[in-house]
Amino acid sequence: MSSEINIGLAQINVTVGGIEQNVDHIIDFARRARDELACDLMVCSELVLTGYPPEDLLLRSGFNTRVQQQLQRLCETVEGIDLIVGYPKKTAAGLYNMCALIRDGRIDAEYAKIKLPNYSVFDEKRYFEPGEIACVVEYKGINLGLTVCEDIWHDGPIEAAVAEGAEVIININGSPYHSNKIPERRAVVCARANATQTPVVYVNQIGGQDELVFDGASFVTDKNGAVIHQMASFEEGLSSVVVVRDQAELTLTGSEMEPELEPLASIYNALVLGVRDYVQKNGFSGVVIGLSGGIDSALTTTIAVDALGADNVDVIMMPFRYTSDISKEDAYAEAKALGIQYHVISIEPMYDAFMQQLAPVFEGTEQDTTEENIQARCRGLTLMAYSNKTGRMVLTTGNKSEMSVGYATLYGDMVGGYNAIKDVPKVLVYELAKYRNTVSQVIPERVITREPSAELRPDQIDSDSLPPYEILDPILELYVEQDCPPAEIVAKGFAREYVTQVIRMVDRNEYKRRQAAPGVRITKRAFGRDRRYPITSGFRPEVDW
Ligand SMILES: Nc1ncnc2c1ncn2[C@@H]1O[C@H](COP(=O)(O)OP(=O)(O)OC[C@H]2O[C@@H]([n+]3cccc(C(=O)O)c3)[C@H](O)[C@@H]2O)[C@@H](O)[C@H]1O
Ligand SMILES: Nc1ncnc2c1ncn2[C@@H]1O[C@H](COP(=O)(O)OP(=O)(O)OP(=O)(O)O)[C@@H](O)[C@H]1O
Ligand SMILES: NC(=O)CC[C@H](N)C(=O)O
Repeated sequence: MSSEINIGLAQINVTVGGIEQNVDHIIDFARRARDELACDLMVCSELVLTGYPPEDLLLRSGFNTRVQQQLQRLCETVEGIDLIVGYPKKTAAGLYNMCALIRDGRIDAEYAKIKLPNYSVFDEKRYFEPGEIACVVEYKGINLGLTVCEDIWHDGPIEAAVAEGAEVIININGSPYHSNKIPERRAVVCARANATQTPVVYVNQIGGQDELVFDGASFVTDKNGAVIHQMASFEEGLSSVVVVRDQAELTLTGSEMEPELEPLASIYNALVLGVRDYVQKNGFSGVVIGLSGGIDSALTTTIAVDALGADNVDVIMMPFRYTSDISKEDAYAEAKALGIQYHVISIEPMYDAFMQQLAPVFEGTEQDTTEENIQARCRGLTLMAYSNKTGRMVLTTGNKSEMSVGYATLYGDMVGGYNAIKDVPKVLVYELAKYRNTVSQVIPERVITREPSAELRPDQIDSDSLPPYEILDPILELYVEQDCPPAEIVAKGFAREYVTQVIRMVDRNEYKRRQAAPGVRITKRAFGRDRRYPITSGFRPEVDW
């Protein structure tokens, strides 16, 4: 006697908190899985009803009531196909992160996530109680072990399900992207499959949620850990895998094998998805960007156009007396190549008006960064005025190197609702710009080859104030992303004066980062929820050497 299940993998872009619309979306996918792919069962991602991570929405009692109502609606509405879904469930003992089988219109089996991640961007112990027992359910003659995301990253939960008789592990995920995450994740899941000699159906969320991007990339392994089915990254998808058991032998037949994206394409796509979902899920008609002729605003603009379409991106060049002709030419050339609305608004009269009004209080003082910051603030005010009038949100353009050392003006070029490149170090900004030009040539070559400059005073270049980016970026990676002690950074061959300068700047500028716009996370350690340092701090790491 043979048993067979046609399992659908639903890689759905849900909206955190949009429970009703998420359920509508699941219903829509379920109908397609039933009618187009003839699936018996469709597997969705972790907390698919609420979106991941719902954060403190979970603490509102009305939220959990709504989840239960919508779960009921989902059970009653879907016909002719069964589902595996994730949702939070409040009980007398606390809140649990659940994975359930909905069979024949009712909840047939429920599992509570055992391993709750509480590191990096994860904070699940703030909300959830850990589950304690495995859940294995027989489905059409084959035993399925239900598990949730972090469960598979540790010894214990998968082995427990297998010990209870699971023949296939179902693992539902809210696993966010960072560069190199896909191979890391695959290595963990494939090793677990191989160690337990049990195939894994891994389904991940897709879409942007504030700073996080979920890449999807759902897949299925056989019992040896070989990937036999691979879905695309950064897009919604529905596909199916057939599991057959003939006596003791289990065979899995996949239907899709998407190739892995190369690293720069993967990062670029993550940035595009992060911007698109932030802008669209927050209800903006589009964005506006200050386009300077420099590399940061150039890359931000291509990301915005790829995310939202040319009609939904406006740019403003705001020249001043220090703006070079090549900046004006290159900003115009890029806008033309992308086919976007291009405005020119001079900040000269605004700057003069400020200086005139400030003259009495500034009398007897020297020119310094005050005057530079007034230029950046005239631009910031102009962008915000345009945003208020048109409903287009400002995309701010500070890269990770600048955000690290505070090389940006508060309430000036730091204005904006979201930042596409906040977690992208400057050297990577250049690589991504070159990568984007291989897709189609839109960023003028000179923008990539010229020396970076803030153009806030005559002949200014970034390296007047900062170490060269080729030196700055690796020091920042060691200090910011790896918490490497200063002496170890020096031991790796970096000049002591650079290391001291960079560390002081990073530590001194926590206050700026705390006021900065959120942006897409693409590294293992981004600013924001991932790196929480006090603003007021007496600790000086560099005094240890
Ligand atoms: N701990 C703290 N908590 C709260 N506030 C604090 C603070 N420390 C200073 N402040 C405040 O912050 C002010 C200083 O910050 P801010 O006004 O931003 O100015 P500041 O950091 O002094 O200057 C901005 C720097 O960024 C450079 N820049 C500007 C624009 C664009 C670019 C670029 O290439 O992209 C570079 C510019 O050349 C200059 O070196 C102080 O006057 C003080 O009011
Ligand atoms: N002349 C300008 N016109 C329009 N926007 C500008 C102008 N100058 C600066 N900005 C805005 O302020 C941001 C900070 O720019 P700035 O030129 O000071 O530094 P940057 O880090 O070299 O950025 P970019 O590489 O984009 O020029 C720019 O990315 C842009 O959004
Ligand atoms: N939601 C989760 O449990 C995610 C944690 C997991 N280690 C991941 O990033 O894939």
